[in-house]
Amino acid sequence: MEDPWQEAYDFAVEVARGAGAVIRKAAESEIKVSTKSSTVDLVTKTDERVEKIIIGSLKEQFGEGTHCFIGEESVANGESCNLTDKPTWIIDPVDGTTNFVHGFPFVAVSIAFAVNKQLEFGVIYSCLEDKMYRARRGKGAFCDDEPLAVSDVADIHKSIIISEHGTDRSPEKVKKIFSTMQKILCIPVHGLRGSGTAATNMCLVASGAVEAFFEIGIHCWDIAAGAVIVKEAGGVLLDVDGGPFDLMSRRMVSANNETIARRIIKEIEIFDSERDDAPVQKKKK
Ligand SMILES: O=P(O)(O)OC[C@@]1(O)O[C@H](CO)C(O)[C@@H]1O
Ligand SMILES: [Mg+2]
Repeated sequence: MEDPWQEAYDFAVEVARGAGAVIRKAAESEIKVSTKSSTVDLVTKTDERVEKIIIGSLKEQFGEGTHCFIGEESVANGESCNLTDKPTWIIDPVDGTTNFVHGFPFVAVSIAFAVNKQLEFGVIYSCLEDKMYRARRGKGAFCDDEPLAVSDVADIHKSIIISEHGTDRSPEKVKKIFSTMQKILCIPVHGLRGSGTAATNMCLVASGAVEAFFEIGIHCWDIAAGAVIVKEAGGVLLDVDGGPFDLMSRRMVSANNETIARRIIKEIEIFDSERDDAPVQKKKK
């Protein structure tokens, strides 16, 4: 078949749009908040409900047996987080749960699809802004119907860089995060930013609004869709140590070009972050 995944791609766009409408509606009512890995790692009934809706729709469309699913809330509830060669959907139903809880206006539905461990497409619906970002491997990236292209800035001094603080507030990690940010700020760069959602941050790289987004501690569901969108918009993805990007490693630099990415990498203070696909019995809570 010439284009085996086009139907799945189109369907993912519609599922993401529907999920975003559910999130927008839920944002109008009172939101009950629980916590997961730490007291600042928030989750709501909407996260769980939206993930069920997304996975339910995909299973109905493509069958349960043939496709696999890695979803943020399913993994939080004990399901496996192993990427195999099978067609696999990687889903963050609400990327930016803290934003959602506080009414900070960046909340995204992130849906990616991988086959043979290769990302085939990514869809990110920034649902409060009503912007649909999407990309298919080899076929370009778009926001709504506009093609996306990364910024052409090659001089780090003329850049805006995004990073986030994460939900692990152990003092030694926070110290490294802030030390890295201080060093990057003092290069100097034009500015440091953060939208509170990795998915949206990657769309900002893809659309040329910022030059780079990097983080240690993200999960595969935060960045899988964004990885396709950044690449298809002409950007690069690297590990924080300068090696190849590894979706399950929980660390990444995404940038408009390799010069900017490698300049940032020089300043990053790396800290340990357990892989998403680490054996479950060894996982620390
Ligand atoms: O839990 P959520 O809302 O899906 O994740 C929100 C998030 O901002 O936290 C991560 C760690 O900082 C991210 O970068 C990620 O996108
Ligand atoms: Mg997330």
